[in-house]
Amino acid sequence: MSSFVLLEDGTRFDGEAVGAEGSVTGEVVFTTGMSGYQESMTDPSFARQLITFTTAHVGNYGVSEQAMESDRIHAAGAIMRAAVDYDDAPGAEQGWLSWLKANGIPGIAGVDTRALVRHIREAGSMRGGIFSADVPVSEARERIAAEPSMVGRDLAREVTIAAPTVFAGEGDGPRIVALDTGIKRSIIRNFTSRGATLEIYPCTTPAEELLAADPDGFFLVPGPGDPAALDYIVENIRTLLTTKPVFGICLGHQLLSRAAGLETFKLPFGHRGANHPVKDLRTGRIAITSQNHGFAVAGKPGEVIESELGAAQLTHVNLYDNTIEGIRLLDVPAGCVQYHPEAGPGPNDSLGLFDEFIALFEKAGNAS
Ligand SMILES: NC(=O)CC[C@H](N)C(=O)O
Repeated sequence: MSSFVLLEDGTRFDGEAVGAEGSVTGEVVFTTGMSGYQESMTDPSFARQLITFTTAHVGNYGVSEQAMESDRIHAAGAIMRAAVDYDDAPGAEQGWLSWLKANGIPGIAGVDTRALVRHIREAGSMRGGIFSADVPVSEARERIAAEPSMVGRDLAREVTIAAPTVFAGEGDGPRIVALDTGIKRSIIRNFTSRGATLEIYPCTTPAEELLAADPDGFFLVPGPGDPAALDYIVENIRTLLTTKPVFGICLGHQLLSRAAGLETFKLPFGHRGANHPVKDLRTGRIAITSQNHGFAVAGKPGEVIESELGAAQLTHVNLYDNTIEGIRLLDVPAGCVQYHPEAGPGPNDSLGLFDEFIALFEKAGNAS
């Protein structure tokens, strides 16, 4: 059956319906990773987004439980050049297209994804949809117009855990409290396998309750939506920062930066993929990193600013477009990175950051 992608500016791409039947709207974004399609689809940060895969062939190695980044698919749909349903790869438990279908997620294949990506690179990420061929274009336009813009959208509330949950470490490492704005399993694994215990709280939990848990440190995790819509979390972070070490990844980086008084803004088409070079300006070291974000922190790479939380240094820079990819607070033990050290999916260059976080939390624990 044929189907089509329509963007809010009227641009249309035709293809063939795969996965579940039906139509869906969201923000159309693209990712350049050559593998990790299942991790991306189940990453809560992709909520309400339609992922265009620039890699030419998706589904080659099927899907499996161990590649899940959460308990379900969060992306709204998949846009592909070619897609296969192989389930005979070692480790495959199901075919990619059967899995999309079983989970009610529409996809489209046979799309000229190069043209689509070039269009988004020029015109910016925008709302759009995947529609069955029988949906009139006028109706498709109306459905796209009804989709809220990503700017100003609080999606952390939609994906956060319902009640506090503990993931016990494989050892007696520090106790870390994480505010769940959209955590990934690879982050949980990286802490627990290093002996740390992670206690995850709903993102709406008041600061007093988080402080009452009395952990060795707080962790701010990734998540979907606009960081500027999450002032209730930013206020909590300001309170937490006066007490214990705080580290953050991606949305967590954006929220910690906002707590320090920095602004965030929407990037034209975001950074999504597995090969983004990031330089730590303190050491000159460059890591190839996994990325998945549409917003960024504003500021000059290397700059030290006076913030409400003391001095803050903008320590990391993305070498593709010079945007900020990490900050360190100089007067309190806190810092964050915009990229994904958990590497799910992506390169392992930055895994050592988890050792750094844990060492700091351990030090804080020993001091108290
Ligand atoms: N992976 C993330 O945490 C994404 C953060 C934020 N939603 C953005 O798009 O920039």
